[in-house]
Amino acid sequence: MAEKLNLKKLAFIGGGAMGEAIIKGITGAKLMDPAAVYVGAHRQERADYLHETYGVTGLVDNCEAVRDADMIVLAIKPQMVDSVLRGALVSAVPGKAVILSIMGSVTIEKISGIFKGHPVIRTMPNTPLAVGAGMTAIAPGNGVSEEAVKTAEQIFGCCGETLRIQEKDIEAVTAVSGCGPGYVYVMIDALADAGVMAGLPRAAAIKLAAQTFAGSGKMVLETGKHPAVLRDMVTSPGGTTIAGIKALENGAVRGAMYNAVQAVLNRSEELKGNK
Ligand SMILES: NC(=O)C1=CN([C@@H]2O[C@H](COP(=O)(O)OP(=O)(O)OC[C@H]3O[C@@H](n4cnc5c(N)ncnc54)[C@H](O)[C@@H]3O)[C@@H](O)[C@H]2O)C=CC1
Ligand SMILES: O=C(O)[C@@H]1CCC=N1
Repeated sequence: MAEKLNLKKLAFIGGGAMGEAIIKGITGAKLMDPAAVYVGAHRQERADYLHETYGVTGLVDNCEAVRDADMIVLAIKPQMVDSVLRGALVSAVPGKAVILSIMGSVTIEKISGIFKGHPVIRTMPNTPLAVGAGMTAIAPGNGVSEEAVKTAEQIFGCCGETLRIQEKDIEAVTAVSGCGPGYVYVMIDALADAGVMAGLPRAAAIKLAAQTFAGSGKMVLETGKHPAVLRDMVTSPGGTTIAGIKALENGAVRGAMYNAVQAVLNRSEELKGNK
């Protein structure tokens, strides 16, 4: 059984898609008593849903959610920061509480300017967390204890893999693994569409495409081989795969990937107000 979190109370501000995925992981792995997980979920029906589904304490009042908490997960949208994280809510946060942000494009400097004197850990998870296959990068700010970082690793480690990084790399991480599931779903959908064009039933085409992505990712992770080596193993000289790869290269699939990552980096700067 997973080691319990060394927290008396864990609070969330925001219980949307990502907040829920993390809550599902924590409660599923029994990392702490669900009743000691408090979620400020903004809307009563959402608070009730989270309580009924996971046993957590769902609230509309963020101040009540954070009171006496040892760690506070910021899981609202970046655009909500200035309107939500202020006034009475900031005052209700206990002096020693660790702030754990999953928000894209919101810097540790910005968060530290709101929650003055608090240790801040910035992270970038991704949606496959919801099925225990997430990838979360963890960037601790200055003065964060090793114990707090380990707690963050436990929280995200119960629903996927974790990687410690420096904050300077987090926008690149966002562009690769944070947004990456979006790119992969587009590619699965496209491959499935192409399968339908070739005569396969839709459901079969989606299963074939999705399992191919999942299995190929697993091969990279488990063999430790460079993706190009694994690609060569599928590609017989003069065979069928190389004909397909040539068509993909003609479609500039690699260039599209560079462009996608650059577009996310640009958008992150815009959201940070730097452009
Ligand atoms: N969706 C993704 O793939 C990823 C998202 N993130 C980050 O996670 C954060 C949350 O994203 P999602 O969960 O996808 O968004 P979401 O829209 O599903 O969740 C945001 C939640 O905040 C709630 N909310 C609105 N006003 C509030 C208030 N005053 N107090 C408390 N809660 C309030 C909304 O009702 C909603 O449930 C964002 O900052 C995003 O950048 C990070 C990694 C991946
Ligand atoms: O699209 C977004 O803003 C978030 C950040 C990483 C993935 N989704």
